[in-house]
Amino acid sequence: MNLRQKILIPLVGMVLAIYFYSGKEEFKPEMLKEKRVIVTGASTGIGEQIAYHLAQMGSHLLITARTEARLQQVVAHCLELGAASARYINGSMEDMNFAQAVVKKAEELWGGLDMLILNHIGKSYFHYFNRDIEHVQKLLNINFLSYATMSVSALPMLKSSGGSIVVVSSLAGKIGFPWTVPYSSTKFALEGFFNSLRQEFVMQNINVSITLCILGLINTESAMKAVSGIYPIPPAPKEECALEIIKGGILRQREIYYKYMFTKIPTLFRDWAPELMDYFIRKSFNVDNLNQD
Ligand SMILES: NC(=O)C1=CN([C@@H]2O[C@H](COP(=O)(O)OP(=O)(O)OC[C@H]3O[C@@H](n4cnc5c(N)ncnc54)[C@H](OP(=O)(O)O)[C@@H]3O)[C@@H](O)[C@H]2O)C=CC1
Ligand SMILES: C[C@]12CC(=O)[C@H]3[C@@H](CCC4=CC(=O)CC[C@@]43C)[C@@H]1CC[C@@H]2C(=O)CO
Repeated sequence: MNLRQKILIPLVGMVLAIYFYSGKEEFKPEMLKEKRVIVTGASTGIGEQIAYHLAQMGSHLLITARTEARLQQVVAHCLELGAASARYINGSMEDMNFAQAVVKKAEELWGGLDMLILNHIGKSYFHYFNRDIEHVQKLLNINFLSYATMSVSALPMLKSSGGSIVVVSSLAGKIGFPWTVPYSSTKFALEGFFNSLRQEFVMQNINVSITLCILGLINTESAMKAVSGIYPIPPAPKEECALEIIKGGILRQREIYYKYMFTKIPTLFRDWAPELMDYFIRKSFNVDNLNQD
């Protein structure tokens, strides 16, 4: 290595380090105090844990899902944990009128909104694609179109608060995973819609952040039930996952990867060696244990 390289390389490294790590705000739970937050898909799983973390941080919460009894229990626990307020509205995100009604409810309750956390997903299957296009259409409505609908409805309030849109996605929205054709389609759709929308926000000086959350396998009941015996990779904890999603949103990060090693690294491999990445993903599936019915 000649003298010029000996000087240049550390210099470039230092500049990059300063660029990427300067101005990185440290997360503090008080950042969420009194913040007005909608959390969808909050009757169970990651959404439920997001609601509990926000409650402990003193946010105002509006949570939604279909199952009213579960929402009532989650709201009660949020209030015990210290939420500034906690309310629910139940209904299906297959209905875009309901999706808009959730945002309207937040406007009625608070007169504004600081964070929209889009987390819900419709029921699907973890199996070979069964060629049911109607199911793909239904899942696109629940997992994608309702996210777009809520974001459009919430934008006036988010613009006036300088707020945030948090979109919960999956590694299956970056890389092709078998047995998730309908679900993966909806996650890739989120990537396209919100990455393009973020570009337009920047061009139009709209101060609303968009955070895409790229998740690996998480130990929620529904996921564990689906992968049991056929996908033996250890899952990450839903509680920590939920906290990372909140941190990413309030710090206005472009993307969060959780767990980083199992999501960001595969995404890099996707671009450098796609066939190799596909091979490793296929190898992690126990095809023999898949029930063939
Ligand atoms: N768990 C994992 O391994 C991974 C999860 N993710 C993502 O994390 C997010 C949460 O996943 P997870 O917590 O496992 O999901 P869960 O299945 O545990 O929870 C899904 C939530 O969505 C609600 N929901 C289901 N159908 C509808 C509907 N038609 N309308 C409105 N709400 C509905 C459910 O409540 P109800 O039935 O009462 O309506 C529930 O609150 C999803 O976006 C998922 O893609 C990403 C990668 C991995
Ligand atoms: C589809 C679902 C959630 C996922 O995104 C995972 C999938 C099992 C295989 C996976 C491994 C990963 O490292 C990335 C995530 C994922 C594609 C899960 C099976 C059921 C889960 C579900 O429906 C949502 O809870």
